[in-house]
Amino acid sequence: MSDENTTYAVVCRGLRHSFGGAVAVDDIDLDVVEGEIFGLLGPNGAGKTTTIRLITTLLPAGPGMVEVFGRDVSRHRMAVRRTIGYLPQQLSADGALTGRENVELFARLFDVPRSARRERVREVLSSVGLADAAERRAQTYSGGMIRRLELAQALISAPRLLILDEPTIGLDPVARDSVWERIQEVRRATGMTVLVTTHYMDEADQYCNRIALMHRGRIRALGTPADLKSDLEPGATLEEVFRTYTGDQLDEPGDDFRDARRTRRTASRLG
Ligand SMILES: Nc1ncnc2c1ncn2[C@@H]1O[C@H](COP(=O)(O)OP(=O)(O)OP(=O)(O)O)[C@@H](O)[C@H]1O
Repeated sequence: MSDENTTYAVVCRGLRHSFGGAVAVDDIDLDVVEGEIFGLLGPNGAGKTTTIRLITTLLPAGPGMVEVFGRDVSRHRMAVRRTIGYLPQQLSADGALTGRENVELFARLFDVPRSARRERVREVLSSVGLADAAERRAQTYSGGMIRRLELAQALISAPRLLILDEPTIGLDPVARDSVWERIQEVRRATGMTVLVTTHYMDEADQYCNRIALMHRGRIRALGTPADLKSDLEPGATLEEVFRTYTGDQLDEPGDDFRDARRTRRTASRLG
């Protein structure tokens, strides 16, 4: 997918990160092309979130190089941050505030000019399908609505690169689709690049232009879902590709303690 006219949203070379003695990201090379939806897949503990934190500058740069739209993250931290919208795994909406107030808070945080704030907040709430629910407290929202509200928060600064860490974890299939439809609509309208981690193979297959399979800190396979499947064997599923490269059982979301804890943390903070 690369030629001399390709513009890259993200370029990583030799990226590494350790927590104490434990290597979480181990010599990663990664290119995300401007305008694509790029999926980072892998079992729990593969190193996806750590990679994302290095790209967003939330973790200090260590060995290796990361560029976002051509800027080295270690030398241009604030400039890089201004180009990124980030939807973390952790809950970022406040249940006691209305949807509009939640997004306004982010508009102030991201220095959206006062004169443009009201209109911009209205626009992003509408783009995620929450115009009618804007005056309701977030604690009355369903899980899918909360995720779309958090998406609105991440979109308030009109980012060129949207980074989503498991945006649909714990949601039912209908809510998952509605989150993805909104992501796709905004991407179509703005041309923004999307870097997403997910456990859901069906989502990666359906929505990502290219994916990287990560396992134990390394990238084991990279390509379009169609190429990865056909390279394995005719008729292969992405789940089979995943198992082949990671040698692991696929961790289904919702059936381990960490996922359960995450989902419950969301519920208790809002309730
Ligand atoms: N703050 C931290 N301190 C120590 N170890 C950490 C820390 N964050 C992550 N790790 C370890 O680094 C490794 C990679 O974790 P990371 O969260 O990046 O994986 P992941 O692929 O995002 O997993 P998940 O899907 O469960 O979020 C794991 O072994 C994890 O236990």
